[in-house]
Amino acid sequence: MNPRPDPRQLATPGDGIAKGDVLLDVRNVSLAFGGVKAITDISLNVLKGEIRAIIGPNGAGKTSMLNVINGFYTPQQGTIVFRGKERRSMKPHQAVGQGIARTFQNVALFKGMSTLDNIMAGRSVLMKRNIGWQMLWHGPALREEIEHREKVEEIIDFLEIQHIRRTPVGKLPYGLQKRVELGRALAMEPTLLLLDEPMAGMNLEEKEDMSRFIIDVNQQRGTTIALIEHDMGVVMDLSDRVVVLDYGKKIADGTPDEVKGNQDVIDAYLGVPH
Ligand SMILES: Nc1ncnc2c1ncn2[C@@H]1O[C@H](COP(=O)(O)OP(=O)(O)OP(=O)(O)O)[C@@H](O)[C@H]1O
Repeated sequence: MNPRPDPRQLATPGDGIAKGDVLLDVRNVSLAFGGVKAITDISLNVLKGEIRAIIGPNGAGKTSMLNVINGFYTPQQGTIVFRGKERRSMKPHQAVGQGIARTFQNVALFKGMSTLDNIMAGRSVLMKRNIGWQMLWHGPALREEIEHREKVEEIIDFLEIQHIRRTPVGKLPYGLQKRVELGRALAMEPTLLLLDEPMAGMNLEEKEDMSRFIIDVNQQRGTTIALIEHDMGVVMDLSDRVVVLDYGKKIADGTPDEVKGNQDVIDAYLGVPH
């Protein structure tokens, strides 16, 4: 029998964009809800292969930005260029089809379903054959099912969650639920993975574990990551570059060290009026 491939050696499928080139380009995006300006004329990019953080005080527009990137919201102005294709509006399932997956601020899993089934559910967006095919259990559908199952098993190994594969996720501690949610996003084999507060509500040990998995996903699977996170220690340790939003505007963009020393950023976090 062939040994199972080492999941740590697996890479995200190639997309023709070289490491370090612009993968995602957000151009002059503005988004308002009625009179509330959530995002005002923000441009930022994410380079292939990097870990990019989006930070800022509460209400700065971070989650709105992720929602624009993955198609939940259509901005009133500006465009998004992903893998060289420009668009203003796109449905979330189309974003997944193009290689953008995300996790949510509050875990959004099927609580009564097992870890395995939740991750399979993430995989299902990539399944080509329809239910009729699956029921007929014809060769192509069977082969596809087996391939998907293998990918899911690799992810379960990768995230070290073998021991909870059959456990309904609602019964898991919060830190593990977050890890399963990461697994479900990975099952979509994203080129760009968006993580909305991956450490929220975690204790120190859980944060350390999650940080390690984020780095492993980036380095060993080659996945580009954009994340929102409030824990500054984590952000500064993990990220290659950080963009800072405040009241819907971009106030800084650079390496963790550059951003840390930026007076506008310090003022925003201290709540200095402007
Ligand atoms: N669906 C919505 N309807 C109306 N206003 C919204 C909606 N989503 C966001 N907003 C408003 O847009 C602004 C930016 O919100 P957003 O959630 O993007 O900020 P955030 O930086 O992610 O905040 P937090 O760190 O608290 O999650 C806020 O004033 C918020 O109240």
